[in-house]
Amino acid sequence: MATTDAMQLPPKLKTHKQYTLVIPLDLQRDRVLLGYKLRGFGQGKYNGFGGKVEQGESIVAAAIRELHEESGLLVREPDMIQRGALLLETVADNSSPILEIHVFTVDKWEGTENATDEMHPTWFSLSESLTPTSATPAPIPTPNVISGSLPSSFLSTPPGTEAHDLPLALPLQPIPYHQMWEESRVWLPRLLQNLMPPDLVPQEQQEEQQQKKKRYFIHHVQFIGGVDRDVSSNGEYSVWHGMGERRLDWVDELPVGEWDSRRTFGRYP
Ligand SMILES: Nc1ncnc2c1[nH]c(=O)n2[C@H]1C[C@H](O)[C@@H](COP(=O)(O)OP(=O)(O)OP(=O)(O)O)O1
Repeated sequence: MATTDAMQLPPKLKTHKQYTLVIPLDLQRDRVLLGYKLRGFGQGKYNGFGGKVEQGESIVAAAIRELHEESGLLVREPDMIQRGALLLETVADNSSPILEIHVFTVDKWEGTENATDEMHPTWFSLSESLTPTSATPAPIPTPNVISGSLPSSFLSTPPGTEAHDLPLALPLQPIPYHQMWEESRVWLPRLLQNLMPPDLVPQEQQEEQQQKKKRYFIHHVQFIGGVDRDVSSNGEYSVWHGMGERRLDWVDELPVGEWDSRRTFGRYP
């Protein structure tokens, strides 16, 4: 559906539930940090770090808190850079709220990434992740990582070599988009492309990159339920799965905290 068609949509009378999602970027070392969810909602997926905005909490404060709880990284508020928002709507029922997920990147923090019993932080190559591929699956962290030892899937250790003898500068894998929430493979590569110098962006994406000089993205997805049509296997059923209509737009102003049941999607700035 073209963006102009999206603007004709009728008002949505659904409530919004606010979430945050933070993606740490280490531009100097060309890497991006994601967490592998070891338990709870989203278990078995890689994602940025985030969660629900609690009552009375600002979106940015929630983003800082969740990032710290899940990764150990501590970021000061001025160093949080909002990049956009996801609006995830299930059309499987009329009562579920729209998930309004505020996406930030950070490139300055204190502390180092730590595994918790909920999330296992893992670095991926930034420049190798500008297009979603269904490349080799990323290793699945197991709880033994939490106690400090690397699982064998992380390193192939030459015979006679202990894991701790190996240099740490192993080539990083591309982001495993097919081990993330379905909508990530739409917005995340586009966001990363937007942050890269143009000469590093693949030729076929350069024209699109030129068009989106605007500051924020808004990605609206209507989930139809069932298995994502882009995934041929390993799909799992949830009302939040199965991407239907989706739109991604770049805007100069993000109506942070202003969306509620009275706003229409047709009023995207
Ligand atoms: N498609 C989809 N559905 C649900 N959540 C997400 C997506 N895509 C996403 O990127 N996300 C994000 C949004 C949040 O960052 C997390 C979900 O947060 P959740 O674990 O429910 O919130 P917490 O506050 O951490 O919950 P508790 O575990 O503490 O109850 O995924």
